[in-house]
Amino acid sequence: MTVTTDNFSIEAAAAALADMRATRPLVQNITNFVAMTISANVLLAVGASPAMVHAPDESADFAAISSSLVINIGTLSESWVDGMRRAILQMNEDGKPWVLDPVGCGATPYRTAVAAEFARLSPAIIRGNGSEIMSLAGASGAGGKGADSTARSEDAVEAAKALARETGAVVAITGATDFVTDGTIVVAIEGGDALMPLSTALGCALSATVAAFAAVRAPFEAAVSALAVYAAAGAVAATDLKGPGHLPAALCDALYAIDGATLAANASIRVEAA
Ligand SMILES: Nc1ncnc2c1ncn2[C@@H]1O[C@H](COP(=O)(O)OP(=O)(O)OP(=O)(O)O)[C@@H](O)[C@H]1O
Ligand SMILES: Cc1ncsc1CCO
Ligand SMILES: [Mg+2]
Repeated sequence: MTVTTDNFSIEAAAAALADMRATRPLVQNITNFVAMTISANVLLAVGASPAMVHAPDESADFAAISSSLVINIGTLSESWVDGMRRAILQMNEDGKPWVLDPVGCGATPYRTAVAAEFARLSPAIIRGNGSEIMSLAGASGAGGKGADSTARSEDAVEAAKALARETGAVVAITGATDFVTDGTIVVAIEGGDALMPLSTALGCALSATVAAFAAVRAPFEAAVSALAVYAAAGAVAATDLKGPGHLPAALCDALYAIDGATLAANASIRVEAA
């Protein structure tokens, strides 16, 4: 795909959503224990078909039948990393897209080393919070508070551009404003709600959603479309909630119901730099 600013609009995101739902892609998730159920529910609600398959003995075979893959290092251990590696290599051999969510990158040397190894294995898209992206880009001393970001997404844009250039991946940073870059163009997405970081693993479920869109669009447009859909659904879901407790369920309801008009009314996309 030739990247032009026409690819980044609410209309383009709505069309990507329709194509994704029509395809109902099989998305393989190798994700953390915290995120599994909400990720599967989010994928089902938005219109994809999730499967959580991580064992080293079957992860590559499952990758061979999946449309896309998300690798999330949230609760990693040696055998999980082995399963991840095998699935990644299969996707790369088959030329299919996979998304890296470098949860907690910077928190421990092991986590940072695994994230750095996977970032070098040609992910189509890397999606993380500000602290994770800064750490993965090699900013010294960067790293959040475990899985939570201590940085604003704005402050990670330059790191994201450098990471995109170094890895060839499209890099998405989430926060109050989301940003997506290929190292040259930067697209900002507004929407969501301040309650979202108070409900665990919504970022992880977003990375899974990005993988679903990557099954039907090139990486940059897939990331922007998925983030816009999620931003709009998050804003809708948070309306009338008393706190974060019911947010995951409300988010699934909003993702299930979202259409072009709701998307346009609750999220915006702007091209910041080209
Ligand atoms: N202050 C905020 N206002 C609006 N939306 C927000 C805010 N903070 C986060 N979000 C949204 O929440 C979603 C998850 O992003 P976040 O940056 O919290 O992920 P994360 O830190 O990786 O989460 P987790 O690791 O718990 O899965 C994104 O859609 C993002 O736009
Ligand atoms: C809380 C938490 N700890 C490890 S993974 C995870 C889910 C959010 O990333
Ligand atoms: Mg996260």
